[in-house]
Amino acid sequence: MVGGAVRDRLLGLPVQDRDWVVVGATPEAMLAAGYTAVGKDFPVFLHPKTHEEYALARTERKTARGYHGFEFRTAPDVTLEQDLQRRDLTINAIAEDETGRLVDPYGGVQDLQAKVLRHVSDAFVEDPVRILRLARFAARFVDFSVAAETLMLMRHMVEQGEVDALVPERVWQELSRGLMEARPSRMFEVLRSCGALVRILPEVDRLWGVPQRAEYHPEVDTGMHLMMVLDMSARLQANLPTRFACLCHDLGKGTTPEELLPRHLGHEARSVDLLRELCQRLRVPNDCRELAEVVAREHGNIHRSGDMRAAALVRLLERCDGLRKPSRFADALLACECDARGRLGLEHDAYAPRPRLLRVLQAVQSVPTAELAEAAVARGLKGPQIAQVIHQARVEAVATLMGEAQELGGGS
Ligand SMILES: Nc1ncnc2c1ncn2[C@@H]1O[C@H](COP(=O)(O)OP(=O)(O)OP(=O)(O)O)[C@@H](O)[C@H]1O
Repeated sequence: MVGGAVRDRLLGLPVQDRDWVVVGATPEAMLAAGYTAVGKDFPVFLHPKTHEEYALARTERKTARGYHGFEFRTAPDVTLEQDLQRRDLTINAIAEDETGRLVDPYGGVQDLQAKVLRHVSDAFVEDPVRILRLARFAARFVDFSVAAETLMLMRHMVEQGEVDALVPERVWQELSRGLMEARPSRMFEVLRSCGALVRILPEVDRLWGVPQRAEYHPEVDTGMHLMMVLDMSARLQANLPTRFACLCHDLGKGTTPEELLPRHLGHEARSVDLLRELCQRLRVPNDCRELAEVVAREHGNIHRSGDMRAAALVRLLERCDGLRKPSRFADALLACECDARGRLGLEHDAYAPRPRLLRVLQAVQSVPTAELAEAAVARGLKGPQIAQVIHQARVEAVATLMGEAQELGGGS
């Protein structure tokens, strides 16, 4: 048994997937023993009963940058030590045999005890995605530090342009997994400290050093605010689209013209443009992109919605497409809560717009649109007029909820 399962068991954590490495076998022998091959060229086989993954011990040889073209040399004479040497981190390069004896030639147990993320060998440079993996593990094992020599090696790899060669799918896979860890900010700290962030996400890297208005943002620096927002999203157990929306909500602050600082007039629209580019570049899934667009565009309005009258609230809901996508709207509100509470000293403040706008949504949902439309058709009204009747009924429902009915003429 090898990798995450051994590591997690030693850490006293629940073991998710067990991976096995097989020494001294050939693909033919595995097939003959009833295992099924996974993929075409990949030396991994599924156990006939448990369906766990058994990988033939392998060494890798790099043929192209960015991992599109590794050769796996698997031969019966490839040893367990050779296989472990090409794993990413020492804590992921511990194996355990059938009797429970640990095989740990690279000091993984010691690094687990010392809480250090350290590369196994010089082979680390063969696959630049290992930099992102390390950053992701830093976000999970929050009290682990990065070994100085590993950080140096990662800096060297970045300077050599290794990270630029990564294919977008692999970058997104690691980033998205890192966003879902306990403290996503640590992934970004590690990526910044080795210089990888500016290569992968220049629009995020740019936010450090950008001032904000101190009366709203005691943490002042935009990058620091962003990190607090992301960690708040983890604390509130937000899903991936919500965490991604948090990551992108203020991108436009990185391109605010100097003369406007520390205010960021118009940053919402600039954020939307930047995040679209980012999503295209990294092939970000649509659900993440769509929510991020709503949050980037509307977060200021949602924060200020406490001052809005019924008609403005309904328009806000319509712009967010909240009726057609109520759960996405709820996610947008959660992202806004993370934004509001991702500020120094305000972490424990209640965020009133979220429950209020959820009630607004409910009130609007309760409007019987089909019946209204039918009645309007019977009165001979046409398309835009029918839409106006429905809109008005929604405004009235919200006005009643907000106690504005009187001002609107008794809610009639
Ligand atoms: N790109 C890589 N370079 C080197 N070793 C890798 C790489 N990807 C995976 N590994 C090795 O394979 C093992 C299993 O990989 P996997 O992606 O399942 O992560 P894991 O360590 O099990 O953590 P997780 O809990 O996130 O699944 C790792 O522990 C590591 O030993």
